[in-house]
Amino acid sequence: MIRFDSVTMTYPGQGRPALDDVTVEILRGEFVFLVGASGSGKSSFLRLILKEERPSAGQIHVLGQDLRRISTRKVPYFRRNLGVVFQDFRLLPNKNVFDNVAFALRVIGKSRGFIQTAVPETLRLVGLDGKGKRMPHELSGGEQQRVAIARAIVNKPQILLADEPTGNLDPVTSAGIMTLLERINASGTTVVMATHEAGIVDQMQRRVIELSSGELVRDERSAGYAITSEAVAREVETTDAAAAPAAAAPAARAKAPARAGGGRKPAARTSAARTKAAAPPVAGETGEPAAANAVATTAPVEPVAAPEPTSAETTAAAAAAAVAAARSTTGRGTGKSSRKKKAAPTDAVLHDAGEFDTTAREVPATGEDADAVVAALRDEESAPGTITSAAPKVTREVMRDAPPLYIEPEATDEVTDEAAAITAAATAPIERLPDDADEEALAAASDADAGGPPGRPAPAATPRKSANLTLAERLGLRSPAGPRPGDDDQEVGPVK
Ligand SMILES: Nc1ncnc2c1ncn2[C@@H]1O[C@H](COP(=O)(O)OP(=O)(O)OP(=O)(O)O)[C@@H](O)[C@H]1O
Repeated sequence: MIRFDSVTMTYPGQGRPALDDVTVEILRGEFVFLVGASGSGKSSFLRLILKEERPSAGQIHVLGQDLRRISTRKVPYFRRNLGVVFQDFRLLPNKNVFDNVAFALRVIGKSRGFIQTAVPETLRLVGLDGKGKRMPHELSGGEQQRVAIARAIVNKPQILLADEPTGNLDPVTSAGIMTLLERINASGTTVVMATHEAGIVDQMQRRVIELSSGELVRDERSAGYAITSEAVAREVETTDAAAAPAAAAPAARAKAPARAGGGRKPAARTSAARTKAAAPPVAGETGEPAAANAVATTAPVEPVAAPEPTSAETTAAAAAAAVAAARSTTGRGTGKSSRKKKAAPTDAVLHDAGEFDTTAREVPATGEDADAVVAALRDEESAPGTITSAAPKVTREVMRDAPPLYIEPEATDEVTDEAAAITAAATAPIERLPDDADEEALAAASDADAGGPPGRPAPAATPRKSANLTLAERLGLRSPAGPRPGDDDQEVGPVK
């Protein structure tokens, strides 16, 4: 579904790559948390999937397509398979809730009838039934994010990318958003979410991909947030306390000499075996095609198998408690600077250190037990590693009772004149951008490398200026030809 093969990406004018030789595969239906310190490359990873940036080296496949082969002109069509949610919501302030969601459909030419059905269904799904006429400034932050999520999913994307979607929200509201994302994932949409929220990641126990200075240093199924370098540092401290001071030094200090010596960071080295064990093999490593790997290794996220909880509210309450606990125990709010204070070791690290407790305590499941969750997580701080139970999942009952996530298009999905005009304006042919030529030449060169007919040699990659994309472009609704009149006015952050 999403595959990075040895991807390195350096922004123009930057000496250090934002992503450094990243190889990873994300399978259909997975829910993946992307974690790492500020500047570790999470947003860059998402931007590469969206083809907002392109790699300096390596290959990216999304939905079976080699992104190098998608010309700039066709990017909007490619992006229609991807929903995107941002930390700052990016709603259109002068349009009501209904129109904000309908925007994503109108601009691609959906009929009025389709929109009249699809938008209310989606608003119901995200918990905004009856709020279609509200303006964004009349909504809470959480409600605004729900509108943004509705806009992202109303066009039935196969992949939902979320860049810190709870970053501006309080814990309870964040938990509600996570419940919603979990439901969306349970319906089959692959979700990739960059986050700093340790509480959420620890609570949900999904696949975690961790980046550190652009390198992939951890890839674990059913994992928590713990920053690997810190977990490793703690492991070293607990298992080798009497060793040389350098061994117990924080990983941040240990990094420098390791890198200076040309090796990988200690964290990366320690996590390598874990990554191999936990992550699905990548096609290039096994010599088998990706699809075969997907069949053989998909251990998809179990969308609706729930051990104990009985309602979506349960998930929300428990996750809220987890977020609150994480924030309170680390003494932080939503700010990023102190997030690394929570340094619960990963299960793998604990296992390696002989501390893994297989008789894990169960996290309480009912909403009333939220305090107990907080208490349990506080215990976790003093007795790390003893909580390993899976996060409450959305149950079959919840899914059964929930309104349908997606609705089928009308049999006659006519394009009205109005919609056609919007579409024409949004996707009209644009001037050929210089880098189109680069992309095609690179693809031709790749053919030649693969033993195909000899192609033109690829020109030296010229640094490309990062574009300021408009909202419509980022949503995949317009060609990235630069802002059009009025677009800039529509790109806003939270209105509260
Ligand atoms: N447009 C840009 N031009 C130049 N450098 C950039 C650009 N965007 C990001 N970078 C750099 O690339 C690196 C990775 O940034 P990125 O935004 O991907 O990190 P992140 O993990 O998402 O950080 P955060 O959690 O703070 O959002 C950082 O060193 C950052 O300074």
